[in-house]
Amino acid sequence: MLLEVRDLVIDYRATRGRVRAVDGVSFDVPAGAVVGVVGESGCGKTTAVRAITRVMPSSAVFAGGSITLDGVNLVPLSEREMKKYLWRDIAYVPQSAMNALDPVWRVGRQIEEVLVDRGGMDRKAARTRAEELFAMVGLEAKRLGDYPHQFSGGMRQRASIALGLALSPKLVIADEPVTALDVVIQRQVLDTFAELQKQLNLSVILVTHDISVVAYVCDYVVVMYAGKVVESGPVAEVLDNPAHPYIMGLYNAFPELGGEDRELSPIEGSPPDLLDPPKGCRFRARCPFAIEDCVSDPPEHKVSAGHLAHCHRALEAGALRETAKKTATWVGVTSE
Ligand SMILES: Nc1ncnc2c1ncn2[C@@H]1O[C@H](COP(=O)(O)OP(=O)(O)OP(=O)(O)O)[C@@H](O)[C@H]1O
Repeated sequence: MLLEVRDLVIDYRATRGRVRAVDGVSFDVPAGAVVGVVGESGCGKTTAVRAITRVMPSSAVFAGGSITLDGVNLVPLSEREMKKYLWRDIAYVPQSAMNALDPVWRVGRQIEEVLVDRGGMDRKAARTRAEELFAMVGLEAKRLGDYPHQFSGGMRQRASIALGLALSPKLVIADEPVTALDVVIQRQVLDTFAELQKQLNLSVILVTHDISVVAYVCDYVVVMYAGKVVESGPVAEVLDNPAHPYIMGLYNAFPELGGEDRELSPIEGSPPDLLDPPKGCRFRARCPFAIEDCVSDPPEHKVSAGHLAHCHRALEAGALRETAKKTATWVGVTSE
């Protein structure tokens, strides 16, 4: 296993108190696999994956768990030791391409800086490598001389992927890589990304709120809700046979990328405030299938090999799925 995240707990010290943004999260990233981390905004996805890179705000605190890359637990490492892993072993492609690219520098120059400063290359080799990286992501070499604002959104995203791949990392963490783009461009960028992933045998963690992006490119999925993993496993298994109502609801809420039109319905309400999360199942206030038992912590249910779900009603999932397909099921549910 390339990466093993176990019982990870991350708090933020906020003025209102301590916010437990990641609360006992475990998942694996096999070598050469694409793992999607999916959930609505505020469920702790970004916090969980940034913990792997250690690029975190100073208010963030590791409150428990381990992050093991190739047998090394990264959590106890100092920031200096951790720097050795960034770019070379782990690359982070941030939420907005504008965050990855500095607006005042030419794009090519930014890629070359990483190659020279972090990769120890000379200028000439760095230039050649930057051209190679641009070709890999489908950009013309002459555009290396442009500033980020001269690029379209899709091109900027391609450039920030090129930057992430500069030093041939084993693990790429891409945070909402296509969210800001329109659907046609999303598909094009995802297609390029998926081709590169196969060609380079990259391991990828792809963070998204969009379950259709997971269906399109991921091998495994980790579904987060309010700081916890509610369901995880191989994509085909989890998306075809979800055992947690949250995934059943997410499926209704997003159109399929390139799929047929179908009636969509959002999950009403929003995730709970993590300063004071509800006891028991955190999804219960928005769940059409909530029962009295849901006020206690949901048990872990093994649906099939590698497919886990945390729901009191996981054994009835087949029947719940049928009801969940009717969009009316999701109307007027919110109880808090
Ligand atoms: N710097 C911070 N200080 C305090 N709380 C924070 C901070 N950053 C995030 N949080 C809180 O931690 C929780 C998880 O946020 P996080 O950004 O990890 O979620 P997310 O699922 O990635 O959402 P998004 O897609 O919007 O980034 C939220 O409740 C958020 O308000």
